[in-house]
Amino acid sequence: MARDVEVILEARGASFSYDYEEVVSGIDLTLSRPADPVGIVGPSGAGKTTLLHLLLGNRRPTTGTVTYRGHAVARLGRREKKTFAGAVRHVSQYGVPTSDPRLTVLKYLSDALKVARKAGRTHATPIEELLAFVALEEHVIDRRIVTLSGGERQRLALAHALATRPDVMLLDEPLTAIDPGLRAEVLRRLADRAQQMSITMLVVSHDIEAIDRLCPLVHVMADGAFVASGSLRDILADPQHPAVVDLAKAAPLVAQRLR
Ligand SMILES: Nc1ncnc2c1ncn2[C@@H]1O[C@H](COP(=O)(O)OP(=O)(O)OP(=O)(O)O)[C@@H](O)[C@H]1O
Repeated sequence: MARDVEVILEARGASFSYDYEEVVSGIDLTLSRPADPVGIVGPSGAGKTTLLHLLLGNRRPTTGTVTYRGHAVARLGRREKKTFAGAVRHVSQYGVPTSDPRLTVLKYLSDALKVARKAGRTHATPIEELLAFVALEEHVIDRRIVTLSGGERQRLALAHALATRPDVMLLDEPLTAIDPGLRAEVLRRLADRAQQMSITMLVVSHDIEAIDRLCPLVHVMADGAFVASGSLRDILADPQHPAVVDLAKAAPLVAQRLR
């Protein structure tokens, strides 16, 4: 039987200005569940991170709306905010907290599983399995987080987000600190697991190769707006916007393969 598709997060005509300069312009974006991963690519300064801040409610749209299950994200009450924080997880390139030098991987992930269980987001994924999904070896379990490398911390952040079993994961350049070969593998494992758990991923990245492998739907963002949307193959086959032309130049091998 087909499963119902729920709309989780939605931007409608969402715009945002810093000091009167519009950096996000009229974005329409729907993140439903279940759904395939959605990718956003675009040049530096295009507004990708600012858009994520709007989706997370860290910024309020200057015009337009961002809603979580139909409610304006920027106006959620205290209790709703707690639910929202469990349902919509943000993972940035900066990874995990390092302010507590004694915090171990085990404690960090066990706490996440506890929080998920308390919030009714139950699942029985052992910590060893969570680590395996992000290609971290089991022996890191007793390590203190501060002793992990940058790439290991980034992968731990992804494992932590998985542990909380959100509805949506917003990933902003989640794996910049690991080499491209492993990056594609980690994202693939993560995407498989996310699909099994019915977690929808929005991935912002400059890594066209990874986005291509992962996301059937990609938005190219430039000057605050989506200037092309569709499969990367279709977008690159008919570059209408200079940002798409630049994209094809920046990733010639991907462009060639998709042609
Ligand atoms: N706090 C801020 N105050 C003023 N301007 C800002 C602020 N944060 C970002 N901007 C500007 O908004 C624009 C969009 O920035 P944003 O970080 O969203 O782009 P991006 O597409 O994520 O870039 P990158 O790929 O380099 O991370 C840029 O011109 C940036 O300089």
